[in-house]
Amino acid sequence: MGRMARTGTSHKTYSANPSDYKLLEEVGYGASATVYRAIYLPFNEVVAVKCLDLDRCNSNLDDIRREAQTMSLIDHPNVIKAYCSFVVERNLWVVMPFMAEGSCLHLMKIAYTDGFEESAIGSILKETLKALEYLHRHGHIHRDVKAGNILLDSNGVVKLADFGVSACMFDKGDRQRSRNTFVGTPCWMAPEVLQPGSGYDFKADIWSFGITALELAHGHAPFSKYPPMKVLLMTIQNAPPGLDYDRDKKFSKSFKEMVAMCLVKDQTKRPTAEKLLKHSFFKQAKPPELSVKKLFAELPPLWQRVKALQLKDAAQLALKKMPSAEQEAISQSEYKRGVSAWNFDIEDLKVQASLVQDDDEIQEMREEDESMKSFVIDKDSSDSRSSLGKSISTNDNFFRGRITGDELAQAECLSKKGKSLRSDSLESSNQEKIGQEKDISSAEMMPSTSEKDMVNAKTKTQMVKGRQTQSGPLMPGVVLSHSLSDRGRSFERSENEIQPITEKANREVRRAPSFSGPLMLPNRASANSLSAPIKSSAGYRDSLEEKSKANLVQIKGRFSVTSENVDLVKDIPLCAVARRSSQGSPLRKSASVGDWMFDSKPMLTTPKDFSNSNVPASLLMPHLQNLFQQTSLQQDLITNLLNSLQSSEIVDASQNGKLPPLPRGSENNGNVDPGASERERLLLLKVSELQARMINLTDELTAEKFKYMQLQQQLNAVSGQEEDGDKREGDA
Ligand SMILES: Nc1ncnc2c1ncn2[C@@H]1O[C@H](COP(=O)(O)OP(=O)(O)OP(=O)(O)O)[C@@H](O)[C@H]1O
Repeated sequence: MGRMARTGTSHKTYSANPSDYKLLEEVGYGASATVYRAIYLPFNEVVAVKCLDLDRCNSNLDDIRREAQTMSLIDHPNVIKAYCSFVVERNLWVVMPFMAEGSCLHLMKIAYTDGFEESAIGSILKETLKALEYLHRHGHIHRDVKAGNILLDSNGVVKLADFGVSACMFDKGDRQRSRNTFVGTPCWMAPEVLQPGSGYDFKADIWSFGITALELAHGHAPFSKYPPMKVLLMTIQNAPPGLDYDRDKKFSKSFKEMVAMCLVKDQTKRPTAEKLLKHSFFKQAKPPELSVKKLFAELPPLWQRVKALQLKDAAQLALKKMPSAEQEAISQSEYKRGVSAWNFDIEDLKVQASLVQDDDEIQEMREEDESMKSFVIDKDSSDSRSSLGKSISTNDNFFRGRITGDELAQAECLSKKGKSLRSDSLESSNQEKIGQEKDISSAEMMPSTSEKDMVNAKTKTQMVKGRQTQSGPLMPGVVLSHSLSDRGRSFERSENEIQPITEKANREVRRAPSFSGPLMLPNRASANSLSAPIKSSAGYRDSLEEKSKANLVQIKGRFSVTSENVDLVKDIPLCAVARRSSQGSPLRKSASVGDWMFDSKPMLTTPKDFSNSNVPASLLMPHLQNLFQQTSLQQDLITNLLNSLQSSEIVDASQNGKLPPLPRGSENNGNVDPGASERERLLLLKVSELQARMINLTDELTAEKFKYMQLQQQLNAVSGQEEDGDKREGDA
C-alpha cells in the first residue's frame, strides 16, 4: 500500500514513512476517520493526514487500496487528491493537501448557523459542481456530496473531499448495495438510493447536490432532525424539499429554480452536472476568492474552531439529561457526518421503513409499541425486572400505551431500586412476591392468548422457583415468602376468586408446606431422618436423590430412610412396610405442622393397626420407638420455630390476647398441643396480612411513580411539539 506519490501539479513525491509526518492538531473527524493537520518533515510542508481506522471500515484491504489509487489519480482543482496513502498499524493514513478553513459544515456550525448568504453559496456550489462534472465525466459517482465534504482553504478555494477514501466504506458500482449495515442519516440520499431494488447512477449525486444547496442556505439539511427511518420515508413518500418561495424570500428565483431542478424524484429528469453548470444561477456566481474568503476573515484557526465545537457539543450533552441527550448526540453526529455510507442492508432498511408511519400514526404506533415493550421487558428480563414489567401493567391498564422509552428506562431503574429495597427488607421472599405480582397482572390484563401463555409460562417458572425457595432453610423469611407465593398461586388459580383475606390466608396456611424445607438443625438432623428433605415435589426429590444417594435405602412418604437408621427398618416385615406405603405413611404429611395435626391421629391409631397384624411386638418396638423419637423431635423443632417467630409484633399480638401462649415443647410428652397449631396458624395469618399490606403499599408507590413519569413524558411531548413546530417553520 505504502508508496511514494507525485502530486499532479508540483511533481513532488511524498514518502510512505509515518515518521516523516508530524501529526499536529485534530481538525476533523468522521464516521471512520480522524483528520490531523500535520507537517511533512522532508518539505516542511503543512498537509492533512486522514487516519482511517481499518477496523471500523467495512471494506477489505484490496478495495481500500483500489480506492486510494483512484484518489491519487484524480487531478482537478476542485477535488481533493491524495498525495499518498499507507498503512500504519490498523490505520490507513491518507496524506492530502491541508484545507485550512475546514469544511463548510464546520464553518456553518461555528459562525453561520442559519446558512450562508447566496453569493457565497453560489460560489461554493459552482466549484463543487465542477468537481462533480469532472468525476462523472470520468465515470465516478461521489456518493457523499454534503457540506461536510466541501472543504475550503484560506484563499477561498473550494474542494470536494472524501472521494475514494470514504468510498472504502461502501462497495463501488454494481456492488453498491452491499452487505454493510446502514449507518447515518439518509438526509442527502436520493429516493432511488433509498428505494429497495431501484438502481441509481451519477444522478444521485445531483440530488445530493440539491440537498447540499438547501443545507448551505439554511445551515442544516432538510429533515436533519428526524430519525433516519423517518427521513427515509419522507424522502421516498413526500414531495421533494426545496426553497420556499415565501419563507426563503432572501434567495433569488434562479437559486430556487436550480434547487428544484436537482430535487426531482425522477432521476432521469434531473440535469447532468454539465448541464446544470450552464444554469443562470452559476453563470452569475462570483469567484470564491471574493465571496467565500470573507466568510472566515475574522475567525480563529481551524483547529481552535474544531476544539470549540467539540467543547460546545460536550457542554450541550452534559446539560441535557439522558436519554434525550443521547438522541441529540446521535442526531448531531449523524448530521455532522451526513450520508456517510451508501451501502447498507437494504432489507434491514425495508423492514425498518415499513415500521415507520406518518406523524399521526407514529404516536399511535409508539403507544402500542411501548405497551408491548413493557411486556417485552417483562418477557425478556430477569425475575426482578419482570417484576417491574408486570408492575407497569399491573399498576393500572391506563398506563398502557403511554409509556415511552424514557419511562421504561426509568422503570428499569425503579425496578432495580425496588428490587434492592425488597431484597433488603424481604430477602428470600423477593421471588415469591414477584410471582404474585405476575399472577395478579396476568389476571388483570390478558391482551392475547399468546401473551397469556407467556405469562402463564412465566408464572409456572416463578412457581417452580418459589418452591425451590420454600425448600430452603427453615427461617422466618421463608415463611413470609411462602405465604406470598401461595397467595400468588391463588390468583393464578382463579382470577375472580374473591375471598376474605383471612379465610384465604387460613386456607393457604393449611396448604403451606412452609416447614417442609430441610431442617437446619445439624445436631438433630444428622441423627435422624429429619435430615432428609421432606418436600415431595419432583424437583426437590431430584436434589434429595442427588444428596442422599450414597446412603439412601428407601423413601417413605416424605421421609427417606437412610443407612443411618436402616437397621431399625430392615427388621420390619415387607408386608407391613407395603401396607403402610399403600395407605400412605403416617409421617408423609407430618412435615407440615398444620397437616401434622391431622396425621397425628392415624399415628395414634398405629398400635391398634399393628396389634391386629401378625408382626411380633419385639420387631415393631424399635420402629415405633424411632417414630416416636422423630415425632418428639419434630415437636421440639416446631416449638423452637415458633419461639424464633416471636417477633415484637407477635409479642404485641400475644399481649393483646390474640395468640395463645407458647407450648413448652418437652413437657408435652409427645402429645401435640392444639394451642401450638392454633398459634402457628394465627402467626402465619398475621404474617400474611402484613405482607398483603406491604404489597399494597408497594403497588401504590409504583403507581405514583408512574404517574409522575407520565407527567414528565407529557411535558417532554409538549416541548418536543414546540420544537417540531419551529423546525417545520424553518424547513418550510
Ligand atoms: N484535507 C483536509 N483538510 C482539512 N480538514 C479536513 C481535510 N479532510 C477532512 N477534513 C475535516 O475532517 C472532517 C472529516 O473528514 P472526512 O469527511 O474525510 O472523514 P470521514 O470519516 O470520511 O467522514 P464521513 O465519512 O462521515 O464523511 C471533514 O468534515 C473536515 O472538516
